Amino acid sequence: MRKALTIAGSDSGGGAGIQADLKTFQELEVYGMSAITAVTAQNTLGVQGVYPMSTDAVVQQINSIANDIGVDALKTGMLFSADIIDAVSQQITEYNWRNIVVDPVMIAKGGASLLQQEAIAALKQKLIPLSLIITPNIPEAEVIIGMEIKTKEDKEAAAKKFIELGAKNVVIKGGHDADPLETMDLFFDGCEFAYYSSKRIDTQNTHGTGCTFSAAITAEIAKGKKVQEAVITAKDFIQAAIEENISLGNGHGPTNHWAYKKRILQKGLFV
Ligand SMILES: Nc1ncnc2c1ncn2[C@@H]1O[C@H](COP(=O)(O)OP(=O)(O)O)[C@@H](O)[C@H]1O
Ligand SMILES: Cc1ncc(COP(=O)(O)OP(=O)(O)O)c(N)n1
Repeated sequence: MRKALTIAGSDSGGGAGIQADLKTFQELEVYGMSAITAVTAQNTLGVQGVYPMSTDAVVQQINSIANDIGVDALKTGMLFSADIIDAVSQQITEYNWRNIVVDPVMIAKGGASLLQQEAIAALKQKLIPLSLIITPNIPEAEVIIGMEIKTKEDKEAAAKKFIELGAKNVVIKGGHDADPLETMDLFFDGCEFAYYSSKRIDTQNTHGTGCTFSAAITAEIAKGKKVQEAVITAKDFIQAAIEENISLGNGHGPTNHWAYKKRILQKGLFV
């Protein structure tokens, strides 16, 4: 069984964070493990509280996994502080892990900060250079690269800057694109650009889309897929999950992690 680790925050509402990651790992048939960086009190309306773990607690969780079970691929989500980013980057280097998916989570949908301002430098200097792929949304890419992203050309220029920062591949996600009809994710491997577009689903139930997308990439990489193929599967996974979104609570409901596998099983194609 292939094994995937998420180093991320807990979302009590179950739509984003480690809960979304572990559900995605399960649906894609990899064994899921977690190192929790922070506990959030959260629901479909927003984040009501953020309770960071100590850096020691994060380090120990990762050591426990590394020293016994092992990791085929890992993703990072909400890392909250520069200290946690420094420690996690050091462990990735010590354990010589290569299949690293960095989802540079900064702000939750309701506006709550999930990454301290002073941690952005550590993200750029320590973690991004270790990433096999980084998956920013447009606002995250704008903050990290320091430029406005409005056009296709802007997206391509920003993607090049991520490669200059040391990422081996990048996807700039299109959920925040202005286009009301489609979402366009840009993939760049340092050589060629590829666009993966899909019909934009008109729903407010998009809580956890970024987490789910990066977790699906991680699962596919853990199973041995090439990065670009993993991105293509992740795009199909998130599209199905948004199309069959779940109306829960009174705000932004979650996506449906069962949808992709259900469709594949219906076609008799799951591998
Ligand atoms: N309304 C939507 N319809 C279809 N796909 C979407 C929609 N919103 C986001 N996506 C897709 O979900 C994935 C996550 O994107 P995004 O929402 O930009 O990330 P984040 O949750 O980090 O802000 C991307 O593949 C994006 O294209
Ligand atoms: C604990 C936790 N981690 C990450 C996020 C952000 O998730 P994301 O997939 O970007 O979805 P939205 O917050 O935009 O719905 C989170 N909210 N909580």
